[in-house]
Amino acid sequence: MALTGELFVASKRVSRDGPGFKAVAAATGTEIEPSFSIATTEDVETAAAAAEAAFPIYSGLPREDRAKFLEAIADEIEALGDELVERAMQESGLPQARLTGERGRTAGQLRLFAKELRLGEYLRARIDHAIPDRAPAPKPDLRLRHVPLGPVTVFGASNFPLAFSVAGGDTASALAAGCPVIVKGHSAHPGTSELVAGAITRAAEKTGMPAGVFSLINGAGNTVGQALVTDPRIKAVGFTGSRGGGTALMKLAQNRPIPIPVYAEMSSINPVFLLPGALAARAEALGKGYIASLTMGAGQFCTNPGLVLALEGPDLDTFVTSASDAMCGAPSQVMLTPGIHKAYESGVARWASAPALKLVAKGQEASGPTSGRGALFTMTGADFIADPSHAEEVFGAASLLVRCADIAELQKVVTLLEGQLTATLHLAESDTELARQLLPSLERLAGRILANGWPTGVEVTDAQVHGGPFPSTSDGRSTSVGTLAIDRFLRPVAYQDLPEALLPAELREDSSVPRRIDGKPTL
Ligand SMILES: NC(=O)C1=CN([C@@H]2O[C@H](COP(=O)(O)OP(=O)(O)OC[C@H]3O[C@@H](n4cnc5c(N)ncnc54)[C@H](O)[C@@H]3O)[C@@H](O)[C@H]2O)C=CC1
Ligand SMILES: O=C(O)CCC(=O)C(=O)O
Repeated sequence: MALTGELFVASKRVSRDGPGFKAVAAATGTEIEPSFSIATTEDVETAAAAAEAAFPIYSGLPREDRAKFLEAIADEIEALGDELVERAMQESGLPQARLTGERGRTAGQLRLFAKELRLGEYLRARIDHAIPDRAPAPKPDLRLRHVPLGPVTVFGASNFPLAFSVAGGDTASALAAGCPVIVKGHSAHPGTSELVAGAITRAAEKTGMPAGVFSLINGAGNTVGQALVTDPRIKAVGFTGSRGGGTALMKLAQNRPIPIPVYAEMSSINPVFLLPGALAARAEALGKGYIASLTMGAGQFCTNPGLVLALEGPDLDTFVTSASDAMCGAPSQVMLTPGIHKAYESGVARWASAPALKLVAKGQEASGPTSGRGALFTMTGADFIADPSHAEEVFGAASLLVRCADIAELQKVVTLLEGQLTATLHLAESDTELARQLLPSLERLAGRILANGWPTGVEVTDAQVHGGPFPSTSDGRSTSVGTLAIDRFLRPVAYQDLPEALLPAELREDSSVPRRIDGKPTL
């Protein structure tokens, strides 16, 4: 399928004259064909108006129809075959196996949300029957369900061109909730975005969805994104990217005459705690596992282990030696964009010039102009406490090991950390008591707590939380991965004393969706 460089405005392909932009091959930094249209103000207006018009139709469809739409998107993405993976490889520099896996995850999460729709539990329906003869006052009939917010804008992420982009988790959960979606495509992978947008549009046609259910808008710079976030018809925003970008969008959304929620996933360094029993038992293996997780995908995961905390001692020395050896053997890897590569290099240079930090190992020499070379630094707990700013995310395969003098110092370091997506404990049975002491602080710190694993690679399931306190996300009460992600795009409505004929199907007496009725769950 030849790429055309067109936008998808209300499911229609649209081409714009005037200066466009081209994708840049991640490995070489050179431009690749074709040129992509930049959306005009009119395109944003058309997409927003169509999304607004589609909302009552789309949100009012039976859940089964929306489930079929999501499944059709998954089928159409798979039907794109190798072309999708090949274009994504060229644009992102990510390897084939990773992108093939990401395509599977993208299709899988669309199908998971289809299942969620059929189950209906996400509506959290509740019925409290009336008690007309209750004294001193009668009790009304009250019924509750969750309804979609309205049109949603999704910002595609650079680091997951499929699973967190045009048909990624934010789009899947918003469409499942009943919200039309306007995607602001990431300029790092416009060809990949066009292919996926074509798949969504075909799925919408085949399943009879209203045209405004989906648009893909591209723009160079921030103008198009800002226009979408401030458009009064947009009711929520999903974003994965930089802290600067996420907080700018949060401010814009808050300053609207009618503010809206922004669900932004931003920076996280994912502290890993090596407890003494685990270090004594397997320091060498832990060193290898750490570098494998850190360097995966050139370290361009928001879940990558950017900070390690452990107690001083010979076992920690063994760990550092093993990690350093593994790092020295780690090949450099192409990074997503020249800009992300440059930001990584300057982050590593900042750490290298900080007197409190010591560079203990570097990965192999860069093999190309945009290849990132891994880097491992250490510092003492005392120095970290004196200046916790070193914990700022360096996006890429660089990590900082903090060597703490004792448990009190380690616990002090924890209190100085910002909100995180994950916190990981490596522990042996002898560490149980220390782990128990740490757990309350970790619950305050992070959205996911792991034992004896590595944080990269987020399983898409019902019980997943990919979120966490600020700045890992803008709203730690939510997740962007797993079926609970649908909650971000819903709000509760209670119906008091409505006649049965006016009630939504899920709140009528005969509905089979799981509900809580008069205090008793029917699940
Ligand atoms: N923690 C994480 O998961 C990730 C972090 N990053 C960080 O972001 C840096 C840059 O990477 P990008 O992916 O390009 O992220 P970015 O935040 O610069 O851009 C993401 C998207 O948001 C838009 N955007 C950014 N600032 C905006 C503003 N003020 N107004 C309107 N729209 C705006 C961009 O046009 C783009 O579509 C990386 O070097 C890395 O530090 C990037 C990807 C994932
Ligand atoms: O580790 C993963 O699978 C997801 C990571 C992620 O959400 C990100 O890097 O933006």
